[in-house]
Amino acid sequence: MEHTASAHTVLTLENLSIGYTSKKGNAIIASDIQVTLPQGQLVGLIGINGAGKSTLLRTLSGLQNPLSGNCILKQTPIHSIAPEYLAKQLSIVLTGQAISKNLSVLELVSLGRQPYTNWLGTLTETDVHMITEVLEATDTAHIKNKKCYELSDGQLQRVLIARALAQDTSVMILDEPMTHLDLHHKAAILKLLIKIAHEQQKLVLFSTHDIELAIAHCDQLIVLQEGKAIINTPEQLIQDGVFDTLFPSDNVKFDSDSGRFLIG
Ligand SMILES: Nc1ncnc2c1ncn2[C@@H]1O[C@H](COP(=O)(O)OP(=O)(O)OP(=O)(O)O)[C@@H](O)[C@H]1O
Repeated sequence: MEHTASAHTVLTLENLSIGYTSKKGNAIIASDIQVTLPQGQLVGLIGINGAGKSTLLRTLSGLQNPLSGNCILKQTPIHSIAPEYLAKQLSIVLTGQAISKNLSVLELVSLGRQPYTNWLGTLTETDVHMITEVLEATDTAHIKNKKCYELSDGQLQRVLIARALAQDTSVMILDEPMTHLDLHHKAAILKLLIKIAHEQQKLVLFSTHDIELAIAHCDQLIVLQEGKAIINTPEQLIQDGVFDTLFPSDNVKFDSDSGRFLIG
């Protein structure tokens, strides 16, 4: 697999180390991360609990500083991009994201257009059209007048995805976007993310514990394991035996023929 940047590269992680700094020193969660991600792909991020998925997504969203190395968006290190410009390039759906739940769904999703509106937040026809589209795409149009505090976890999750879609960025980053969703909405959101990546040529990067779904539907997977990141197509990762060692084998075994994990 080629990891050098090409004309289609939108995100590059260069010698990246991620983790936390405290008075006791650096706690490195993963290091030597070398990844180039092209536009037009759905990329899944997988790894066991505590592997560092959220830490990586927060770092490459610019919300947390790398311990060393760089996250480069197009040509520019993310940590040096002004927030108002970054908001037009990269949207984020994080778990436990702070939002004002007193807003209605429509108001919250409209905020996704903020990077494009004037300082009064006046919506143009294009903005309104876009908001209508993303409400429909995420199956949230029928709850648009509800307050966010009235929503179920799954509804709120879809509303947050709608807001990120309304931002219309070339990179979309989502931390476990399907966690609270029932099977119907899980499939619908996955299909939507595939469509956004492939038809609109965006890079959609999401973390998930639904590894089987990720294997079946992602163009590439980043696997975080024992402080290192491996990136490749699902087929190649299966061939390389990466999933065989993802979980301790006494509980879970990977069946490479079916692409499924068996409990036993
Ligand atoms: N604010 C923090 N300060 C110090 N260490 C942290 C902090 N947040 C997370 N960690 C540690 O970083 C490691 C990676 O956590 P992270 O949340 O990134 O993992 P994850 O792969 O997203 O896990 P999960 O699948 O459980 O959501 C864990 O060991 C965690 O304890």
